[in-house]
Amino acid sequence: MAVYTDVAEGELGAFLKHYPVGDLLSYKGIAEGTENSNFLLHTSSGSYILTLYEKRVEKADLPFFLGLMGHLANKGVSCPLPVTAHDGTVIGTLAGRPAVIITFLEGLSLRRPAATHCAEVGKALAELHLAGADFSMTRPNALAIDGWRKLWNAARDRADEVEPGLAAEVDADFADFERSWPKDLPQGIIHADLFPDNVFFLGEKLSGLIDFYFACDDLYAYDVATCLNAWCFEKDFSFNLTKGKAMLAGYQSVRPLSDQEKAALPMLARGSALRFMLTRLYDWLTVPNGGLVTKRDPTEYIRRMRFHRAIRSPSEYGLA
Ligand SMILES: Nc1ncnc2c1ncn2[C@@H]1O[C@H](COP(=O)(O)OP(=O)(O)O)[C@@H](O)[C@H]1O
Ligand SMILES: N[C@@H](CCOP(=O)(O)O)C(=O)O
Repeated sequence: MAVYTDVAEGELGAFLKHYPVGDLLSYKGIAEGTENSNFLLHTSSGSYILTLYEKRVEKADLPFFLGLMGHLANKGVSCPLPVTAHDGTVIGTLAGRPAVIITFLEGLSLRRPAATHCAEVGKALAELHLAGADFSMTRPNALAIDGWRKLWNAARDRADEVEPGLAAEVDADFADFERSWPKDLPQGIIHADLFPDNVFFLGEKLSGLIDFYFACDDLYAYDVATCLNAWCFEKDFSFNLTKGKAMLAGYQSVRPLSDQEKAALPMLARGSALRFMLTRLYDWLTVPNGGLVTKRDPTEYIRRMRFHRAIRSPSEYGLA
């Protein structure tokens, strides 16, 4: 569960008076999520999500994230819309944190996605890439190699507590990434965290995308690699080729990958696995146990890093 900051009913009621959302009927902390504190609000005009921004979100980046949601929604991507206050602002302050109200999206995230869902996600990811192409704001990826390095510097000394030998393994990976990370591939706005918990389905149909708080400018194929990691591995850490094929076919039905992007997939998937391993490892070692936060297991992504290191051809992901 991710509720880092508690909100008292009185202060929430007063906060909501600034927004055209009606009167507060009830609210509760949301169990899912990792990064921010989220609350489900029921008001006399409907349901909303209240987000209080926490550890990894810089307040200066909020106009980018919120502007992006508005831009994508205008282009037909189903995603939440920030609610504008009576004074024309979108970002308020509640319980000492930057706070925003966004519209509620109907749908359920999937615990066990099938290949058909992976195809839908691939297609939606490519649509997001095309829809973001004319967004006017930019944001460099704070979790690109330099950002990974900062996390690693903070966690390296205790890494072997989590997995013996991890420090040496990741040091060697960094040397590879710093030497050979692809640079000249198509890039633009990416979601950067399109995991199953951030995609809603109604029945078999994808109904919406949420959680744009890692979105940034980076390689489109890196976003594809992140989705392969997040959607196409089974609980036993085996890669499901049928899901990989479905995801890549779905993506390419909207935006075909170039030969250079295809060739870079193993390196990008390895880097993406390292990125998620590192945020998980950092949190594993620094966020206190208990309370209202469920920490994610870094070892799941160590397994993926090893899988990608052994890949010899991008066809092993299901590319024709
Ligand atoms: N717009 C929305 N509509 C419906 N539910 C939402 C919406 N935004 C967030 N949620 C719910 O809140 C949870 C946490 O949101 P998320 O943005 O993933 O948080 P975090 O950034 O902390 O990971 C989601 O898993 C979902 O259950
Ligand atoms: N997807 C990341 C954690 C970020 O959490 P989210 O709830 O914002 O998706 C991971 O799995 O490590």
